Amino acid sequence: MTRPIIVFDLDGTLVDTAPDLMDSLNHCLDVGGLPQTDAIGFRSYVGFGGKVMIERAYAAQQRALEPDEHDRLYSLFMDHYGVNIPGKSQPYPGVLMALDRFTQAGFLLAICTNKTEGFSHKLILELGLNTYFAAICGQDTFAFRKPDPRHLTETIAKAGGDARHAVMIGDSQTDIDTAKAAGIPVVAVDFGYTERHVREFEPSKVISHFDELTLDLAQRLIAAGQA
Ligand SMILES: O=C(O)COP(=O)(O)O
Ligand SMILES: [Mg+2]
Repeated sequence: MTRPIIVFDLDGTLVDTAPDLMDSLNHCLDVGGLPQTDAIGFRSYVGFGGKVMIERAYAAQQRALEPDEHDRLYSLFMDHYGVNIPGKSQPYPGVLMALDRFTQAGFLLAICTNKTEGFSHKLILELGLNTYFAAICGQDTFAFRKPDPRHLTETIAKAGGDARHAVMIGDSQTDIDTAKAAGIPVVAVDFGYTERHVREFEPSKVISHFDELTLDLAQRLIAAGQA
């Protein structure tokens, strides 16, 4: 029998990493002599990995980056963020129970994130969540990344799942666009990192707590996707 699969985004969905990502981004702004960002700015920079985040944070302060400077700042960011993992980052309320619920029901679980694969593994390991996931695929796992739907479909394949029996859970337009392009139902959490409310991107369902991610909801979305 095909095991259904739930694929989670990481930053802003499974784990609240904003305090640590912001610390590292602010370190990079500091180095360039720029003022620190706040939580609102951060939400408009995150979603496509650290390199894009730095570029956007600099651009927001009218500073274009030469490739060399951009590379140097990115490497500073990676060093600063990497040594600190897991830092202050915590799974969102209800995550552990949801992972247990779906594991016990026979679902496969996986992560599809635009964080690097190495940092994602480290974070999940440090938080004690590594045993739950059949695959953790980052921005550098394949030759493509979200919103390219192949990042999601290849994550599912790597986990041993089937895209026709899958649901994506995410916090951003990137996640919703990716899942839609792959023809996979998508549940959006409304507590993550997005400039505009996730409902505007028309996911299959919006939830405000992981307790709302029930077996019944996942099964219904998968069944509707197959209709
Ligand atoms: O780190 C980012 O920019 C985005 O990461 P995510 O895909 O896990 O949300
Ligand atoms: Mg996210």
